[in-house]
Amino acid sequence: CDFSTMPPTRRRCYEFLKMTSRSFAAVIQALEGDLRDAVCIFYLVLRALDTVEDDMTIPIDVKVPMLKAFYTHLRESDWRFMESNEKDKMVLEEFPVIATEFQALAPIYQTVISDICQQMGEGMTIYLDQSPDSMDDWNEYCHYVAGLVGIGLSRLFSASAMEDTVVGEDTRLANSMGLFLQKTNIIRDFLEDVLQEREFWPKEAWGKYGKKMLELSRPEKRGDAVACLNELITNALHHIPDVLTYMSRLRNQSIFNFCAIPQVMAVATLERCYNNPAVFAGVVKIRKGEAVKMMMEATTMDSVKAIFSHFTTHIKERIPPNDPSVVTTRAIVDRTLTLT
Ligand SMILES: O=C(O)CO[C@@H](C(=O)O)[C@@H](OCCCCCc1ccc2ccccc2c1)C(=O)NCCCCCc1ccc2ccccc2c1
Ligand SMILES: [Mg+2]
Ligand SMILES: [Mg+2]
Repeated sequence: CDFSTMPPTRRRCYEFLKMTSRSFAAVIQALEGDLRDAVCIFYLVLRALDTVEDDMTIPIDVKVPMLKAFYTHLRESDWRFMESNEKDKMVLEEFPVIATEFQALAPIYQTVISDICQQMGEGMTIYLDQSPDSMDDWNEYCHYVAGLVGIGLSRLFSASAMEDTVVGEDTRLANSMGLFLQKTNIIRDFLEDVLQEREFWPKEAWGKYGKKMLELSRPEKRGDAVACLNELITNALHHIPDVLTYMSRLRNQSIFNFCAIPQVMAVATLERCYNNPAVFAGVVKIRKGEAVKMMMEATTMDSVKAIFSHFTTHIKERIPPNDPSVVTTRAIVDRTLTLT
């Protein structure tokens, strides 16, 4: 995009995008037409909302009304929040810049972004003082923080007429796009989150092995921890059929790349984490070279299927015969291999 002719507030928004997201900045900037600005602002608005959610120094009686009312600040010109201690606090301190660019978007884009922001803020308040208990709670939390992003993005794609209306209407598939990414993040970030006393793993999974999620990080619990890890990875793998169906409907190349790259990074991350005790000792990241190679390749449905098949096969080869989830893991892996 040509930054020299851009209004200063829009240029500042792209600076925020690059500063707050290594993984999404490049694929968002590669989007075509008026979708690029709409998705950039959509990202910054939700990153600002998530920065409030994540900031544990904001008292809960301040945070709840703030999350519920957040969408109303999109239509103000002077709202900002200066008391955040989060890494991305700049998007809250300079929120008027984001609100100005939000108000310059086409009305249909504003409606989608405001609607998703309102639903996400409301949903986040449910889980501020409680962790997901059941697997259904886990799906609900991930729906609020990521499923809604997929649903909103899909509505933006259809509204831009760059994709068919079915993309924006099929909320189940759009929701799965978000759940696959968010569940992968939650699985990967076990140690980082639990050390900040944030329990995003569902208690239905870890409660079999201890009273607190943190117990899974104890060396003597390594076997139980890996069994729990494999159970959650198996659960996340169940979103793959919906992810593949969703992507097979896309027709615009820049939108396909934008959607495919985070998904192939996620399946590669799940494969690296599967049956891997290193998850409990630090953050398991895929190697930069491997990531770049996949980003270059993930541009057609056939190559995306080949990447999913590659990593699913690697998981299948490593299923421990006595793992508690072995039957379910084998079933979803075999089903995925028939689809790819
Ligand atoms: O604080 C952090 O650094 C990580 O925060 C995580 C957390 O707090 O759980 C967590 O925060 C979630 C709440 C804010 C979501 C912000 C977001 C992310 C990506 C976007 C991409 C395009 C447009 C808008 C977007 C909005 C987080 O960032 N998780 C990463 C996965 C989120 C996936 C969102 C998503 C969903 C469906 C998609 C479909 C297609 C392409 C990209 C997609 C991206
Ligand atoms: Mg966050
Ligand atoms: Mg968060």
